[in-house]
Amino acid sequence: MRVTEGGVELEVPGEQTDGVEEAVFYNPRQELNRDLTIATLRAYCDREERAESYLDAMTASGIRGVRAAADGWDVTCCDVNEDAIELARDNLERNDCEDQATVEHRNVNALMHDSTFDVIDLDPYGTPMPFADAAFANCRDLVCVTATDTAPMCGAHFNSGVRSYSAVPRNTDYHAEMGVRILVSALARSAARFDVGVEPILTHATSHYVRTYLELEHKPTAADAAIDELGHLYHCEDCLYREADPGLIADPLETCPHCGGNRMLTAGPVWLGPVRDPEFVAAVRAEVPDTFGTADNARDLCETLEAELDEPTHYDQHKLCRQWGLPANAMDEFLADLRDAGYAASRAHYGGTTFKTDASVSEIRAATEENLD
Ligand SMILES: C[S@@+](CC[C@H](N)C(=O)[O-])C[C@H]1O[C@@H](n2cnc3c(N)ncnc32)[C@H](O)[C@@H]1O
Ligand SMILES: [Zn+2]
Repeated sequence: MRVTEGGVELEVPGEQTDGVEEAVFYNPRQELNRDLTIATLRAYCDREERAESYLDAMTASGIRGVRAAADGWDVTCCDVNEDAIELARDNLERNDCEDQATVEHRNVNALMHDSTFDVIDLDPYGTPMPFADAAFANCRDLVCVTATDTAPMCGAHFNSGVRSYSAVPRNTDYHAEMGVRILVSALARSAARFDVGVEPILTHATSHYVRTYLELEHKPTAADAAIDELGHLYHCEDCLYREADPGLIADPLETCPHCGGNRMLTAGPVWLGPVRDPEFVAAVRAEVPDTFGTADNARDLCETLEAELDEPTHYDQHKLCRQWGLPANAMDEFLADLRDAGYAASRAHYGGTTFKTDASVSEIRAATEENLD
C-alpha cells in the first residue's frame, strides 16, 4: 500500500486482515506522533545547532528515518527484521534519500553501544526500557521515546509495570499521567547510571501511548538534579485526594487527610518535575506546517501542553462531580471559578474534562460547588 505522509511517499504494509500478521509493522494511527517528531527535530535544531545525526532505532518501514532524512538529518535506520530493512531501503531510495541515510540490520542495543548519535528515537513494541541503557550510554543530545504498554505503566497490569519500570505504578483516575511519570522516572534512573541528567522538553500521552523527548546533560550533577525530581504519590481511592512527596524514601499516609479513609495507594518513584518546557513546545508548534496530516491536532495538543500547569497529577472534572453526586458544568466556567477563588488552574492534555490546579480536592469543591447545577 502506498502512503504519503509529511511530504514523503512510502510503500507500507496494508492493515492486518483476518489475523494474518504483516511482516513489517506500520501504524497509520501514529501519524500525530511522527508529525510531532519532525516538528520537534526542526525546533531542536535551533536549540542545539550541532545536532546532525538521528538514529531511527526501530525503523520498520523506515517512515521516521525517511521523513528525517528528507529534512536534512544524517540518518541511520536500524531494525532486526530483515524484511523491514529491505522495505526501509526501498523507501529511502523512493524518496532520493539513500545518500542521506545508513541502514543497519542488527540488534539496535549493540549498535547504540558501538556508535554515537546526536538524537536517538526509540519506538519499540511495548516497553522501551530494554533499550534505555544503551541509548543513554552514548547519545549526545536528545533521546525520544515511545512507550505503548500503557496498562503496565499506569498500574492496570501491576506486575508487568513493576518489572518493566522498577517502580510501583498505581491505577488511579489520572492513569495516563501515572504512565507518563512512571516512564520518565525509569528513564531518568537509567540515564543517571551513565552520569547523564535528563530534562523532558516535550511529553504527551495520546491514544494508548506515551511519547517523551529527553534532553541530555552529561554531568554527574545533572544526573543528581534529575534524581531530585523523583518522589512518591499518595492517593485516596475514596475521595480522590492526592499528595506528592519528593525524595526516594516514601513515607506513605495510613489514612486520608481529607476524608479519613484508609484506602490509600502509594506510587513511585515517579517523576514529579515538569514534563515539558513551554517555550520549546511553542517552538515545536511553530514548526508544524499546514501540510502535515495532523497539523490541527498537533498544534492544539502543543497549545494545551504549553498552558498545562506543572502539578504532578491532573483531575477529571466529570469523575470529581460523580464522586460528589453533583452535575458537571462547562469546563471554562469551572476553571474560571477556581481562578476567581485565587487558585492556578489550566486544562490538561489528557482529555477534554481534565484539568490541573494547585487547589486540593476539598478546595476545588468549595470553589466550584455553587455553579455545579
Ligand atoms: C513499533 S515498530 C516501529 C515502528 C516505526 N518506528 C514507525 O514509526 O512506524 C517496532 C520495530 O522494532 C523492531 N525491533 C524489535 N526489537 C529490535 C531490536 N532489538 N533492534 C532493532 N529493532 C528491533 C521490530 O522489528 C519492529 O520493526
Ligand atoms: Zn480520602
